[in-house]
Amino acid sequence: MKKFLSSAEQGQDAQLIDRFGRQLNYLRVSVTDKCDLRCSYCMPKGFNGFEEPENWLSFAEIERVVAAFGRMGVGRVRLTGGEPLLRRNLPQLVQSLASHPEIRDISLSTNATQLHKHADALYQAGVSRINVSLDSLDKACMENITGRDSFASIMAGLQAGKRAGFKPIKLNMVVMGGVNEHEVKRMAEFCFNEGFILRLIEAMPMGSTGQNSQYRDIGPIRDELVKQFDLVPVAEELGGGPARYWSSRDGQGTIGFISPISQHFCATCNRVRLAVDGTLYMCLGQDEKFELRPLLRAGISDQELEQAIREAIELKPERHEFTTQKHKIIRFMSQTGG
Ligand SMILES: Nc1nc2c(ncn2[C@@H]2O[C@H](COP(=O)(O)OP(=O)(O)OP(=O)(O)O)[C@@H](O)[C@H]2O)c(=O)[nH]1
Ligand SMILES: C[S@@+](CC[C@H](N)C(=O)[O-])C[C@H]1O[C@@H](n2cnc3c(N)ncnc32)[C@H](O)[C@@H]1O
Ligand code: SF4
Ligand code: SF4
Repeated sequence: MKKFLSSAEQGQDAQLIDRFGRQLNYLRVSVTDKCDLRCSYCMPKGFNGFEEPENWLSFAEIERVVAAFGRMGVGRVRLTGGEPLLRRNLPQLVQSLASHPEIRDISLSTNATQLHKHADALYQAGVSRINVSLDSLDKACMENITGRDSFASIMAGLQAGKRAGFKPIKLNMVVMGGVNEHEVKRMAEFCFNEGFILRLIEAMPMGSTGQNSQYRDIGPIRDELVKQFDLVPVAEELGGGPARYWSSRDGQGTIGFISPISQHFCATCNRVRLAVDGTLYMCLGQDEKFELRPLLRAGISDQELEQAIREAIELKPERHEFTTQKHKIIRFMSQTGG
């Protein structure tokens, strides 16, 4: 290992900056690779995640890694999965992360099927905002996409999320040709009425599922929505992610556009991902990774952990290559949490 100074010794210089000058301030933490749904673009039927519980990072191990990132300027943490609400006692983890003052934003990505049971506890523990996957308002279409009769439980989860106080609540819709693209306008109206922020996402070719995901360029869809809802671009930051936001001039609603394929945002990438087995993935669309679990279980010090993370960040690639087809990503999205 190269010799690094600890973050305390480095002061301001402790921040994590990669080889391309990008400052990292966002860590996505996957707390399980299991899920109760099988979204057609994400997780294949008959597959239930790779990792056995003994290979999962414990809450204490996750907290150590998050705290190390926090000392190096990473103040945003998003909990994800698989489906994060399948991980038992998640509010305990949230509470421990929230006790670190550097961690100023704790958010959650969920399919919301179990949210009605956990919304209040998660909010009380310190999750302030949530992003919920919802690809359709049609019960049969949702069953087709998610592989299960999931619509009613998701709706109940969304209402529980509202009551609990999460703000904002963003709805993530992966737009798929011939599947749900005709529902975009209806979904926008639903979100405007309910006070949710709609986000339209281009499907990425991750694993066999993502490769067959009926990708649609959301550019023309955005142009249509701009006319339909009289949208103007929003300058204000509405999270830490790659969405570009537009709001209706009357202030009634906001739509975010996430276009990793047609207009990628890698030049401003600010994040890495911690998988449930302790692997740090440097990029959603590349294979560079760094294994933290063996180091954590070998008893490394906090300073050595920071050094290891800095070495990992040196591996972060410039961008994905989803469109060049030079290299296919065989991981499913559920392994890294989106
Ligand atoms: N290519 C690429 N896509 C990303 C990246 N981050 C998020 N996405 C896509 O955006 C989707 C939505 O992400 P969310 O989990 O809702 O989080 P977010 O939009 O980054 O979060 P906030 O802006 O903080 O609310 C993901 O499922 C991915 O499809 C990224 O770094 N690279
Ligand atoms: C992997 S899920 C994990 C969290 C939670 N289960 C959920 O669905 O929100 C996180 C996000 O990844 C997105 N996603 C999954 N597969 C994708 C793909 N192939 N392309 C683009 N986004 C994808 C989902 O739409 C979801 O918003
Ligand atoms: S997108 Fe989320 S809910 Fe759907 S299969 Fe993937 S992990 Fe599960
Ligand atoms: S594809 Fe990789 S480099 Fe591009 S924004 Fe996503 S994680 Fe960052």
